[in-house]
Amino acid sequence: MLMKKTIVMVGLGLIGGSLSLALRRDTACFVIGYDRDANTVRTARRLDVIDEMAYSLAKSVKEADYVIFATPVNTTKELLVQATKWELKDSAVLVDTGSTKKEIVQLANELGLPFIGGHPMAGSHKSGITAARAHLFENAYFVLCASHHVTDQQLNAFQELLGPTKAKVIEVSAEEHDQMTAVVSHFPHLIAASLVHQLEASSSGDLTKQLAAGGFRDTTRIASSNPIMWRDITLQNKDQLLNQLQLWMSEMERMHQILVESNPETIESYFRLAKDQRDALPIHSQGALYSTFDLYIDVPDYPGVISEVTGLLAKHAISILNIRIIETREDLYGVLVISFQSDDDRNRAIDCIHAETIFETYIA
Ligand SMILES: NC(=O)c1ccc[n+]([C@@H]2O[C@H](COP(=O)([O-])OP(=O)(O)OC[C@H]3O[C@@H](n4cnc5c(N)ncnc54)[C@H](O)[C@@H]3O)[C@@H](O)[C@H]2O)c1
Ligand SMILES: O=C(O)C(=O)C[C@]1(C(=O)O)C=C[C@@H](O)C=C1
Repeated sequence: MLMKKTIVMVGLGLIGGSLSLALRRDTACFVIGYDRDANTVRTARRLDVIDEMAYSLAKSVKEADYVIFATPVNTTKELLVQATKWELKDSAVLVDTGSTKKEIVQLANELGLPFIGGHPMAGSHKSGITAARAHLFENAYFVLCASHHVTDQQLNAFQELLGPTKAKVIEVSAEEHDQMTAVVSHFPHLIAASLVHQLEASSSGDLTKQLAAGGFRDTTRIASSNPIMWRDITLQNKDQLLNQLQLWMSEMERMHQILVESNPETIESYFRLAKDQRDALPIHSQGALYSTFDLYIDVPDYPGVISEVTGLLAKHAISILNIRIIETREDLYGVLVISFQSDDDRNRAIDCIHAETIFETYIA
């Protein structure tokens, strides 16, 4: 019989909660949850995110096969120092989920800990246990960075453990990781936050903010993320961020020139090249290029039709991310677009809509 693996999850927010839910899809995992906020631990148990609550971290880790830190990255460094005093099993492995890797892996090396740096490239601007979802990591990259004190066998075993997350596991060095994430995740966050500050500085009244529609909202969504998490990321990846900022200032200088020259062809080609390059980026279901799973439903235009569809999905416990109508003309069919977080949810929605209504569905 397969031995159950005991996992102590430290930090039960968006990532710790989601990882616990995902790993517990595999019945061979038993998750003991710990958070510095006792209410969060109770909520995690009540929502069945964890199997058991940890009252004392130092005691719970004695039983652990894996201790996973899903805490802000500077807190993770403090916890690694504490971990040197823990009584761990000989075979126990420590892992983290932090957005930066270089300083954390370096510290684990210095402390001689059996550590694997981990970073699921999926997330959200939401934080906390109530935002946790089992399918958060599906199809997303899960980056691993080995430390000096783990064996290939331990690395492979952890990759296997991640199976139920349905993430794509890749291994890179901690330095490469921080360089790449600075470009596609950390620096964009600085830009999003700075655009929000620029709006504040440029708008004299509420009307400008009212006009902030799709474009502004899309480009600044991530500015709503947890400031403590981003404070720590910025501090740990400062050097790479300074490089990116330098490049950004040169790019803005180029943009300034283009505007001053006002040559329509140059302006068009600047945007065309950006469009072509953006359109050619690989699309993942999660991560830096977050895309949802949309389902189009032709519905007749009568009152209550939307609640009929959403009620049906609720009855089958299928969560929806977003809902919108893209076309409504009187006496004609409207098109209801419902976004789901996974392909699985969308397929279940198609099945129940077809079984219980006469509405046509299609995927664009
Ligand atoms: N949010 C994202 O999109 C995302 C994606 C990938 C990785 N990450 C990384 O994952 C980690 C967790 O991020 P999150 O989004 O889940 O944050 P979160 O704010 O949702 O959760 C963090 C949790 O850690 C707890 N915590 C803080 N200090 C603690 C301590 N000393 N001991 C125990 N618990 C403590 C908090 O109470 C909170 O419940 C961070 O390192 C972050 O960089 C975040
Ligand atoms: O989608 C979002 O809200 C995110 O910010 C997720 C995102 C990212 O930049 O892609 C943010 C930080 C994490 O380390 C990993 C993922």
